[in-house]
Amino acid sequence: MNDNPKFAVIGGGSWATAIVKMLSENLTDIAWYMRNENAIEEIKLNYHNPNYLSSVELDVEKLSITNNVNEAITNADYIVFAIPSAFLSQELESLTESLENKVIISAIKGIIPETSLIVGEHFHQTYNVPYDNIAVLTGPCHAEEVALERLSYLTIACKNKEYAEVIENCLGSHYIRVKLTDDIVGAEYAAMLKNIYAIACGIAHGLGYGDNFQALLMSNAIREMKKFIKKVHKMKRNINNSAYLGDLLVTGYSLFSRNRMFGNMIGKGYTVKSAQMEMNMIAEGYYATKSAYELNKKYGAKTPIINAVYDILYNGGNPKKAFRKLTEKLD
Ligand SMILES: NC(=O)c1ccc[n+]([C@@H]2O[C@H](COP(=O)([O-])OP(=O)(O)OC[C@H]3O[C@@H](n4cnc5c(N)ncnc54)[C@H](O)[C@@H]3O)[C@@H](O)[C@H]2O)c1
Ligand SMILES: O=P(O)(O)OC[C@H](O)CO
Repeated sequence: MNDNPKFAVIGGGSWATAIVKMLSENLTDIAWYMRNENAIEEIKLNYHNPNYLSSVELDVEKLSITNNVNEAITNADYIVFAIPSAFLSQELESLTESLENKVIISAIKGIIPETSLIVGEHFHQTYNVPYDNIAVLTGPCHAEEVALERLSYLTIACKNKEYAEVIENCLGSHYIRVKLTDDIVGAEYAAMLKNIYAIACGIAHGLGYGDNFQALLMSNAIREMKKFIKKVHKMKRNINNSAYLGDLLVTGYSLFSRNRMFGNMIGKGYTVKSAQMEMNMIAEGYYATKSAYELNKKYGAKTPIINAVYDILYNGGNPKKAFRKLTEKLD
């Protein structure tokens, strides 16, 4: 499996397109599933994804693009999933190929809304994938900066070192460095939670809070994240590593961040529906907020930021009032 690894990428959005670009630096034969037939035709003709990261020139010779998920998966040893979590179950309804002997790489930074499971758990429970065959692709990395070949560090979380190294070698390049960890659970929870905190940063910005408050919010967010993850899966981890703090910072501060953008609109007075309609992209944190809030009823971590965002997005809470209340709880 590891001499000439066969990769498939599932998804047609920005992150899937960026991952295909990264893999194309090292591999000559990559299967790529996306549901949109017009986009497939366009890529084959013009070498660009018309809808996402359209500036990237794709090495079409190396790609087998299909809108049949089984066809993409059948010969692959390593399958990278880069579909927003809210659509994963629906997108895999037509899946008949077994995933049991494949290495599943979740590039999804979210939680399955129907079950509140992180993606690795979902593949384990629903498709019988052993935990040893599950990897998480995370780290502070926006698709848009991959497109620009700006130096970025990814983290691969995987229990199996051999698989992790294969993935590292296939993704690494002059602009991508890859770090390894075995914290598959913590890495996934961090990736999901930071999106909620980025929405909070966006709301704060939209409401007119400045850089001083934003820094305070981030400082509270990383401590809140630490408490939450510790309740869910206690192990020795350094929360300041790039897969946790780094990812939180890029999503909270970057103008490329979908979640921050979404929060900013909410702070400015958009309704959830109108903010979602305004964006051509998905803000994962919207779904994560509900799941994290519900999950935390069981874990009981102190999460004032998640609670405030939940109140605004799901209870129709007034952002101004919710943030005024939140400011009393931060330090
Ligand atoms: N974009 C990034 O920089 C980045 C980086 C790291 C991780 N991720 C993660 O990758 C995953 C994919 O995000 P993205 O940024 O590529 O998304 P995106 O917003 O760029 O693209 C949206 C994707 O969702 C699909 N989609 C939209 N509506 C759908 C529907 N009703 N049914 C099925 N599919 C639908 C689109 O086809 C497209 O593939 C997310 O979990 C995200 O957190 C993204
Ligand atoms: O940073 P955002 O809000 O675009 O989220 C997308 C990814 O999760 C980035 O890590």
